[in-house]
Amino acid sequence: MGPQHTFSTFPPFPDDVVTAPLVTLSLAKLQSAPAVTNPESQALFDCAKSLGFFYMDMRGSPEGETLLDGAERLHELEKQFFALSEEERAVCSREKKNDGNGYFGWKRMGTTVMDRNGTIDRYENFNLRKDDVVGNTPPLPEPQLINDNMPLFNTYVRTAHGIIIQLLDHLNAHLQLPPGTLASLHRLDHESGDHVRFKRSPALEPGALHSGAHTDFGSLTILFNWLGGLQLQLPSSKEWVYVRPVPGCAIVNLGDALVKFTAGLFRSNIHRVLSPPGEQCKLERYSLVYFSRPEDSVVLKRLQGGIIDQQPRVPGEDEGTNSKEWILRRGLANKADNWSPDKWEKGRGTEGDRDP
Ligand SMILES: O=C(O)CCC(=O)C(=O)O
Ligand SMILES: [Fe+2]
Repeated sequence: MGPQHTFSTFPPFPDDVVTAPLVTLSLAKLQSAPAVTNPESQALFDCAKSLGFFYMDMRGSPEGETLLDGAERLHELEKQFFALSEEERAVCSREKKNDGNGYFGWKRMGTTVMDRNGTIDRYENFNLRKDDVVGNTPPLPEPQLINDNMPLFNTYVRTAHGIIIQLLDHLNAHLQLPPGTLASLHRLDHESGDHVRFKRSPALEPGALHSGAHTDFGSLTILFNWLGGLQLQLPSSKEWVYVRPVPGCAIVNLGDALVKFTAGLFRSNIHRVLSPPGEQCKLERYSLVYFSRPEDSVVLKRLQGGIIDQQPRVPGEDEGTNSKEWILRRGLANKADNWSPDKWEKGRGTEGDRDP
């Protein structure tokens, strides 16, 4: 069976909805030649500066095939995870971790707000931190199902992280930064907010908002989803368009940290999730995400050197927030308890006046 064979088991993504014009980059091609002589690498750099979202075809690359295989297995596992009893999921509930101030573990549906009006979310998720998986930190309590599958998580985390470092190295070269600058801020064996996310929404009415408009906080995100519903907002027209899931490909996007490191040269685009379009609407929707973030102590500000030095100054760019503080600020500001519009504004990312 080919990569992501389970696609064929779902009703097709409809042909009559407007979709995002995402470029497809091939991981195998990126791996085939150094950045400067590699057209695929130039295309990656162009995507980073323009839309900040692209498809990454994983087929034909050993690491890519490993990731696809892991994604299918984790897709099955996430269904099992969300089918666990409330009591079993509660072992890792976010309220129990760090006195409720943690960002890892299980988040129940309806516990965060999605917009400045205080609209309640319609998804649950489970965040498993990279540091627990690779052994940098004493693991947080997890249900047996999760612990039993640590070898699978381990392969997935190491593979996703490895691919991300390769992408960062390409971007590093085009930014003309000293070799290894971006990679040195994302070391596997140093604590960071990197995590694997399981995400589930029940079948809801057509057009229902599942998760609100946001940018990702970190560096690069590798997303797999099997049903449509993800939308991004086109920078020029502000139109919301669907991202069609494509077998064999991940959806990769840039987060706020790369915007800050490059003083706004790169883009972290706003996206949201609605009910899947067409017939797919009748199904529960799952997604699987790997979020990479700079190491916890890294200050999110412009890097010195290369072509970043030519970037104009952006208001507020020198606030000196480190990666861990940034994640907690953004990740916890939308909790539904004690929520206020003021807290919401403080939790905003690089959206600024792009926010709808
Ligand atoms: O569910 C999806 O397809 C997108 C999820 C997402 O954007 C996120 O978790 O940050
Ligand atoms: Fe996202």
